[in-house]
Amino acid sequence: MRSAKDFFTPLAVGAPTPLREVPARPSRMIHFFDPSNPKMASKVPQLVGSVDVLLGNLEDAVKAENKEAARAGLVEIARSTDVGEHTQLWTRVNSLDSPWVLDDLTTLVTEVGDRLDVVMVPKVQGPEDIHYVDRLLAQLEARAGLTRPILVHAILETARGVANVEAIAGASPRMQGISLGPADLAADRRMKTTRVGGGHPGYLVRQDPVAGDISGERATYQQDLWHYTIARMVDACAMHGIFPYYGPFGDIADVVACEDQFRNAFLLGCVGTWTLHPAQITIAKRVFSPSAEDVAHARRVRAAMGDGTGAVMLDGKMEDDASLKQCLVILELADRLSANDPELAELYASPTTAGGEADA
Ligand SMILES: CC(C)(COP(=O)(O)OP(=O)(O)OC[C@H]1O[C@@H](n2cnc3c(N)ncnc32)[C@H](O)[C@@H]1OP(=O)(O)O)[C@@H](O)C(=O)NCCC(=O)NCCSC(=O)C[C@H](O)C(=O)O
Ligand SMILES: [Mg+2]
Repeated sequence: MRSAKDFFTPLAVGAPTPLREVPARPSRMIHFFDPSNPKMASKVPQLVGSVDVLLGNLEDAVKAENKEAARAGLVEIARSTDVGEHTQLWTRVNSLDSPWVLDDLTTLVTEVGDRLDVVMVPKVQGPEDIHYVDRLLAQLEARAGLTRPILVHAILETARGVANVEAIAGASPRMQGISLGPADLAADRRMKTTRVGGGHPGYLVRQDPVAGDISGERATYQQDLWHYTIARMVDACAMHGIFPYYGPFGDIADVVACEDQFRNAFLLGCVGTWTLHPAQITIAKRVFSPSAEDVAHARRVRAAMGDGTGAVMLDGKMEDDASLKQCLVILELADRLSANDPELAELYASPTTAGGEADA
């Protein structure tokens, strides 16, 4: 373990100084594309500005014979696309035990490191994986003469990774966040599912027998397979001041269940999700931006709470310091999102939303 005093010292001579705070830039949707797929790659310029994060995926879902084309394609896209102020460019590199990752990191940092915000690392097992990437990135940044550190995002997709999630979250000042990787995690845990994220109709609880009749009609309630892991991930991220994300929802056609899964993650504390298809972008934007009603309510609570101490009644409910703090989370997010998005700024400033403060 590094001494606390050394934690913010660059890991290579000439590498940029590590950040003390992870920038809280909007990242409601991390939009995946395969840079070796010409049709998908051609969509990148039109996605700029409509997604918070564009992620050039080099790992799973890119065929083995296309790995080098994907890497080269991402270099080309990074060089030729101005992603502007409001969209970030990330990549997901191949796993640390693969034959491709060393070239992924070396090529990308050397060629387009100044354009990359975050490197997503799959199948992270423990803090030792982050330490390896941390040192290598520092060496490559120094060689490339970068002045801004590239941040690291881990995917939680092994049982060992979940067991080590707190140590992973705190492994380096480069840690930006963690996503759930439900498909690989399910396989690693030997779960008996065959899907990419989402629920399963067999994972349920059943109502008790009515009047002892076990053959009678009984309601069943589907449960969330991912609740435990997302909750652990959210706590680990909050503890270390980094950001948690839901991951992929593979049933592209089922936009309703996708929205439910995203919303569960949002309510539990996640700041965003992956989008695998253009159809999921508007869902992520809707879910991970607070509603006008929530913003209006949060403003009313803030106004009613005055100096923030004591307790008040609002609409028949008790509000105090703790509910005010939750409302401030919503308001801070609304302010951050509206700074980039005039439509949201207008929505949150509309008479019903803004007028809430006066009603308190
Ligand atoms: C899922 C897909 C394979 C579907 O592709 P396709 O069959 O081409 O869909 P459509 O015909 O509906 O597409 C309509 C048009 O949109 C373009 N398109 C599709 N996807 C994207 C995209 N992600 N970005 C930009 N543009 C996209 C198509 O080219 C069509 O264009 P046109 O014909 O000109 O109208 C495909 O969406 C896809 O491959 N998505 C990405 C999948 C991916 O990245 N998977 C990896 C992440 S999930 C994972 O790794 C699991 C995780 O790690 C875990 O363990 O849980
Ligand atoms: Mg995976």
